[in-house]
Amino acid sequence: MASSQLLQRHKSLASPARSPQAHAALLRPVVSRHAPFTAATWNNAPATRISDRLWGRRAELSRLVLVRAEQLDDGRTPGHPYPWEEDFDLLSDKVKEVTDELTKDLRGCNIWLIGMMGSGKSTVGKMLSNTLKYAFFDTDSVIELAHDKKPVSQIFAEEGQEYFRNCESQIIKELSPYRNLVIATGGGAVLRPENWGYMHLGIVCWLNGDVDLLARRVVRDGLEKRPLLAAASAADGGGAEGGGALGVARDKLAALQEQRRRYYENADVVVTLEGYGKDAEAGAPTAAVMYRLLSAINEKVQAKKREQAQRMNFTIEGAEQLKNMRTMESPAAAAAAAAAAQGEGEGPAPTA
Ligand SMILES: Nc1ncnc2c1ncn2[C@@H]1O[C@H](COP(=O)(O)OP(=O)(O)O)[C@@H](O)[C@H]1O
Ligand SMILES: O=C(O)C1=C[C@@H](OP(=O)(O)O)[C@@H](O)[C@H](O)C1
Repeated sequence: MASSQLLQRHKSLASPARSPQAHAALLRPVVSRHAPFTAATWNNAPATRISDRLWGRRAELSRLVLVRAEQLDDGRTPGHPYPWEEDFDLLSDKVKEVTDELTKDLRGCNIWLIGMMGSGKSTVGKMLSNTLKYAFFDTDSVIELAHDKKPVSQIFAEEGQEYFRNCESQIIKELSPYRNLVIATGGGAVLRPENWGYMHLGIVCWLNGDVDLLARRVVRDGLEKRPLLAAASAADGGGAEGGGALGVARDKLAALQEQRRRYYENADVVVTLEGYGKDAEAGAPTAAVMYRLLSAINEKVQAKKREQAQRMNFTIEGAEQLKNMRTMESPAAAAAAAAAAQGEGEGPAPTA
């Protein structure tokens, strides 16, 4: 039923002048406390006489219909570039479809996630690894585990950034020969060229987000977890000057992103974190980001497959003659064999 018809029905229901009988005729479906009220409930339910008790609940029922009508009318964002992201069932179907195609051709190739702090590398990486049935590694967590679970911020404070970057490079190097891995790197892993040599053995994916979005996320997480931001915040007196913690985080992230953009741009795949409609502020939901990632990786893999097929599609000049070729002994070998045979027939050589 079209939303406008639903809305029309709602308006009729809400009319106080109607008798219980007339009202019952209008209210076709049984509205159950247990079953969720959906358009299918409305369309498929058998005609049922509404009891007087339900008549007393008409205001509540009318509200239910109105809520549904509003969802249909306003729930979808006009001009949404990825409209399936607003329909969970459709999104799940699309995830399954692309995963099936991708897993056939990915052949265990590692997926490296790069991007600024707060871009969701760890969060989306875990989901991606579950979907692809890959193992998941987060380089920050591996470093922490290797240091008796000392947080990254403490390692930065006690050992310095250079030491941390050495640990990061070591882990990237050690993980790269394995297969079937999703690896979330730290935001600064892109800075060292040697890391790229290892990451490019797999597919490198950049989660590209706007600094305002990233700042909101890292502030919500607590700046103390990210030493580069905590240092900027401390230098600013904890965000006392200017726009508070959010302003400090935003400025620092903007400066870092500016420096790092040329490195991030080396990624094989770029996925935007932009959200639309109700997600404009929070960014695309994790399931949507994961689908964007899967489909971008799949596009890359399928393009590579086509390129390889194209390269195999060559003809060998004179290939027809190959079919009629046969092997022949060389004349010299034939003569040697004949001489040997003759020698054998003459019996043993006389002894002196
Ligand atoms: N798509 C998303 N929508 C909303 N919040 C997200 C999304 N992705 C990540 N987050 C949240 O943002 C914060 C940073 O995510 P995280 O995965 O730790 O980023 P990174 O590993 O890139 O630093 C976390 O609090 C996480 O829950
Ligand atoms: O951008 C960076 O230089 C850093 C990002 C952090 O990882 P996340 O990107 O997972 O926050 C962590 O590696 C360290 O604090 C340094």
